[in-house]
Amino acid sequence: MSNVPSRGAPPGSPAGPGPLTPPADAVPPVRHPDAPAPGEPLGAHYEHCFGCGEAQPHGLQLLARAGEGVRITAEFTVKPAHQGAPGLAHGGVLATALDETLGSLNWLLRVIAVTGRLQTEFVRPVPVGTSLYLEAEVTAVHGRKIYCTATGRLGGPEGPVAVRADALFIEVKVDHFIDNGRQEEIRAAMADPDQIKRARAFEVNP
Ligand SMILES: CCCCCCCC/C=C\CCCCCCCC(=O)SCCNC(=O)CCNC(=O)[C@H](O)C(C)(C)COP(=O)(O)OP(=O)(O)OC[C@H]1O[C@@H](n2cnc3c(N)ncnc32)[C@H](O)[C@@H]1OP(=O)(O)O
Repeated sequence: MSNVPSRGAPPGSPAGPGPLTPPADAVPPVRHPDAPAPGEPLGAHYEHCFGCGEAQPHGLQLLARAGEGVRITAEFTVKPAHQGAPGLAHGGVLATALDETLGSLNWLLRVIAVTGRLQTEFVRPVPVGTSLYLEAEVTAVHGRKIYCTATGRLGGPEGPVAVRADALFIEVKVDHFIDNGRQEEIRAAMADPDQIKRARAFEVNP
């Protein structure tokens, strides 16, 4: 059918613990010494990012802040452009908010990583106008695999949990983007000194 390799049993399957459970020899994550201080906003990693870019009018424009340890907090306000059912956020948009928040954790490790797996749980509907408050943390690292988890609450840190996710990110080199991205955007990113500066912050060679 396809040549995509199988990555083992699905999460929670009777065949085993599943790919979102760190292996026994996984290690705790280490916050990079130059990671932004707790409370500091991270800023967008790319201005056209649908999750965090300020140049995406219909995007989430999610704002993430460094937390203590290898933790992140983030906020985004659900806009009318994010509806699935009338007056309610689309589940895919909420998955994007979780994915973006989890992806931001890699700033604290100072690695570039992409989502390999994202398991979402939708606990409560999220109305348009809600400010969704997200918290995420890296739980373990195994080679290039980064295990992490997130929750999203309605209205603020004390609000009821509306969404949750467990995820596996895979560390990649900057070549991942150069080799796979459309040339038009890659060329523009490479010509943008701010983008290069952000890429350097990850200690990569643009
Ligand atoms: C000039 C330009 C400047 C650019 C600067 C850029 C800076 C930007 C900064 C930050 C950007 C971050 C953007 C965040 C956006 C939010 C997050 C997203 O939405 S990301 C988009 C969605 N995700 C993808 O598009 C991935 C698509 N998938 C892939 O490309 C590959 O499958 C990839 C890279 C994930 C893995 O491929 P392999 O060939 O590199 O890795 P293998 O060697 O197969 O795996 C390594 C280990 O990981 C496990 N693994 C890999 N994928 C897995 C999976 N899906 N499930 C379970 N395990 C997996 C494998 O079993 C292996 O484990 P064992 O080391 O043997 O223990």
